Amino acid sequence: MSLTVYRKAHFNAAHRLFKKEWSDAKNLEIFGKCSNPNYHGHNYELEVGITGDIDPETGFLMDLKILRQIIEEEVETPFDHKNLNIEVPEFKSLNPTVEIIAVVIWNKIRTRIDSKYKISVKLYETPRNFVVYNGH
Ligand SMILES: Nc1nc2c(c(=O)[nH]1)N=C([C@H](O)[C@H](O)COP(=O)(O)OP(=O)(O)OP(=O)(O)O)CN2
Ligand SMILES: [Zn+2]
Repeated sequence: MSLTVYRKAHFNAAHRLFKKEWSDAKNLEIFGKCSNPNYHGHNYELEVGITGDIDPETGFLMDLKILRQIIEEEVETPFDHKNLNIEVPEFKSLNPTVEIIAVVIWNKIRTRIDSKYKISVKLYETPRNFVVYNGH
């Protein structure tokens, strides 16, 4: 019997949508106010889903305490109250759109979860803007 368990988390972070090979004018044209050179912030809301089978012995798919700890170590500690462009190494070379942040989070969590499970990441950048990434 396959099903999915979820853990929610959140972090606050500053960012700027920006491509360094473009001029400020082109960045402004494409990314609008999100390219403000002085940065701006979001309250990101994250949902991580783990899909697999129930262990008949424990009744757990996986222990949600362990998932909570992985999210804390891989996402909350490195991203919360940070400037993503400046302080988070992954975004020195990647534009921190909500799509790309979700892919980065998925890749970080993938390395910590047994390959027998599927992973999904839902990331809200604002209450109305969000993305879902399942690894393909
Ligand atoms: N495909 C994407 N489009 C946009 C992204 C993104 O990451 N991927 N990001 C932004 C901005 O960073 C930000 O998310 C938009 O902020 P804002 O306009 O304030 O947010 P809302 O649309 O939710 O606000 P409204 O009140 O609904 O206008 C832009 N685009
Ligand atoms: Zn933004």
